[in-house]
Amino acid sequence: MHLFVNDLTIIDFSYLDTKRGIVGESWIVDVALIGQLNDQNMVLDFGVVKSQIKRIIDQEFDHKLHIGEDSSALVSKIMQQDNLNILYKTDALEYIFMSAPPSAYCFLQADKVNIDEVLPLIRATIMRHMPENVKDIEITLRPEQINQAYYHYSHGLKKHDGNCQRIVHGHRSKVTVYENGQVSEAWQSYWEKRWQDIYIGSEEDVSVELLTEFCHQHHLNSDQYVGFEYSASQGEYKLVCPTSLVDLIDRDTTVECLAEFMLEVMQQRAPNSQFKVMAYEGVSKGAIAQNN
Ligand SMILES: Nc1nc2c(c(=O)[nH]1)N=C([C@H](O)[C@H](O)COP(=O)(O)OP(=O)(O)OP(=O)(O)O)CN2
Repeated sequence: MHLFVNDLTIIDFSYLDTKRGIVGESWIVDVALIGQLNDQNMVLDFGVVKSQIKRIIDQEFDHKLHIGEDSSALVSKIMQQDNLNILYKTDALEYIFMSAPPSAYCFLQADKVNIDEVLPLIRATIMRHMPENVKDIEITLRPEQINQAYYHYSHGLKKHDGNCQRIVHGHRSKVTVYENGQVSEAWQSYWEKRWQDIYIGSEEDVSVELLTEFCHQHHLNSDQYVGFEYSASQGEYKLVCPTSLVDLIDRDTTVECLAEFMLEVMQQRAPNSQFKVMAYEGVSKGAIAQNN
């Protein structure tokens, strides 16, 4: 017997890629359990599927930075006090450094991060928690079908008391912009280009001290990098990455703030237009900002 639950959850995460740098991604998760009926004549109670399996996926894969551990791009991975520090080198010979509690990472025994590499790990992780009558589990990971502009962004919300505080987690998000009541393909593609594979950082988290120390240690030009640092309830977070991967904004990076930021940018450039922007955060949720 097969039992299925589609749209069980969404994995919102980021991964490191030698070509693209820091990539925010959102995958929708469908599951099918294969097994015999239990005493309740069920393969597994839908309530358990929705709570337990979703919890496992959230704990192990969601809101994390995924890294292919077998890649030679991963230069180092070192525990320092409570934090795990990683150093990654892109094909452009640029460095990405992150320091965060170990729970902010997911390491794959693979060269790169993609659906084919993540699937077996999710399957094996869930199977360890399944009752005996469940013999196998099929997982589907799929990006949302989007027929319009979208971008991949990563960020961290230091004021969030949950996992969104992790300094590098991200989303694949569509964006809809109306200018004077009409969908504006031009503005949508402006944001698609501006925020393709971007780290959106807040000015108040910029740390010159961290940048200076990091660049000194690795003999790098500090003009070409930016450092971010903050403390949150789960620990201390640091990130240094090339400025080419970053859009620095003068506010927090909640989706509400991003929608307001987008509105302000468009208003400055087209002061006589009326705008409405629907900024998504991953799949099926987001914020709307509009002027009068
Ligand atoms: N009003 C807002 N709430 C939250 C925001 C935000 O910008 N505005 N942002 C976040 C985080 O950035 C987070 O990445 C959103 O993740 P989400 O998947 O929605 O959170 P959960 O994992 O808790 O939800 P699931 O349904 O389990 O995926 C949080 N809140």
